Amino acid sequence: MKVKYSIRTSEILFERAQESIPGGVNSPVRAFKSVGGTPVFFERAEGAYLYDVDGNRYIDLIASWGPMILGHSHPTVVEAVARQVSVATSFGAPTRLEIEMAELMKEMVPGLEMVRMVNSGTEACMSALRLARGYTGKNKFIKFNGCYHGHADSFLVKAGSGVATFDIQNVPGVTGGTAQDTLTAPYNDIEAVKRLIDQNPGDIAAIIVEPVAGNMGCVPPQNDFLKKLRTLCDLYGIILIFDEVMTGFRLAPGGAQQRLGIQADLVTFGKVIGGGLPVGAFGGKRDIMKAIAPLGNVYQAGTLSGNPLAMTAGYATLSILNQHSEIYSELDHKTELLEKKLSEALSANGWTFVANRLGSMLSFHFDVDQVTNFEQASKANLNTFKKFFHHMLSRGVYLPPSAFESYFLSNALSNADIEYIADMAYEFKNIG
Ligand SMILES: Cc1ncc(COP(=O)(O)O)c(C=O)c1O
Ligand SMILES: N[C@H](C=O)CCC(=O)O
Repeated sequence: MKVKYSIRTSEILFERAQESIPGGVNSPVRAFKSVGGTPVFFERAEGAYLYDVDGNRYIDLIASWGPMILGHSHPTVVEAVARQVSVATSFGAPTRLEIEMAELMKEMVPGLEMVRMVNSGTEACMSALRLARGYTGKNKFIKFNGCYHGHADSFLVKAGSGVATFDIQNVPGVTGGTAQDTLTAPYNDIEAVKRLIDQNPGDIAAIIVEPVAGNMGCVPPQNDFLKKLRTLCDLYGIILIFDEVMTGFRLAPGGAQQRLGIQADLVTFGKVIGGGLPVGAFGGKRDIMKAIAPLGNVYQAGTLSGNPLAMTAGYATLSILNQHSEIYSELDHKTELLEKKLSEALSANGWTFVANRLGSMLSFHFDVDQVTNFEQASKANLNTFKKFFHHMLSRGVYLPPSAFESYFLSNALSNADIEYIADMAYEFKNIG
């Protein structure tokens, strides 16, 4: 007899969590607030699967928002971390591991001449922006609507991810003084960028962009958008920052820069470089990076930066990716297959949608014709998204609990998993 899907223990834990943790979660999107229902509480993960506290198994299509590209509990990563735990967990002083990590990143990423390790993607982007401002002596920067660069004050203007999910127009606590230096343009709209540059002559330190946006669903760049940004930056002495927190080491060994053939001045990283532990990094041209303290006066620091455990997990993960670059074509192939199978299932049931994909980043927006920017993404049918999310969840498929997020595949996903996901999507009927 088929056992009914139950998340009773998650429900009990969620009640309890809300007493001590705001919203019961340590990062807002996890709370399922925009899709409704109770967030699932997990206790174990292996390969492509997550196991919740009620014993339900899910095929994971988030991979911890990107980091677990090799799948959960990869034996090489687990073994390396276990070994390091017994040696030392933190020194707050330099280690050989940090050099090895920096050298490996430089080997993999085109144009990366120097790199500084931090603890999260937020820190990486915040520090890269400060560096761009310190180096150029200018204050303003351009970001794109629906892009998310972490939760530092300057970036929370027209941001994607949770800010878009909860439709927060103005984040309380971000002062007008700070927000006025954040200029925004629609993604993929080079004319809007030119206008901002014209309106703020000599004032723009940086343009920061997700080279493939993943925080409004997945939105790839179009019409040479990145190449044109590069040209404008060169013309006006603006630092081009690629936020590769999602795309770094995911779209290619050298990230979006390598895959799309455009080089930024500064690049930020997170997610995959930590192999599941909290890590971020920023780096780029030596000349710019030399402005960072202690070489220069652009101050940036961290008690746990370059932490030995995090470096070990990251190094083990990057080494595997570096030595087995076939992983990237396998991942692409799996994601393409998933896109095809899900699209067939949804179309067969009369749903209309846009599937956007680049490499192993994928998303579906319902009831829109195209999604090339946030303005279009925000017109998608969120109600259908919610129903699809819960339909799949109750059948053991864990999708991002927000329409403004991307799916991330891990290479542990099998063809049988993809078939199962498609079968479950076929059961998602459009009954008007
Ligand atoms: C593109 C991008 N930049 C920056 C961040 C911030 O990273 P973190 O959550 O590690 O602070 C994220 C995700 O959260 C992201 O997707
Ligand atoms: N979009 C965010 C990162 O990729 C989602 C993760 C989070 O902020 O909790």
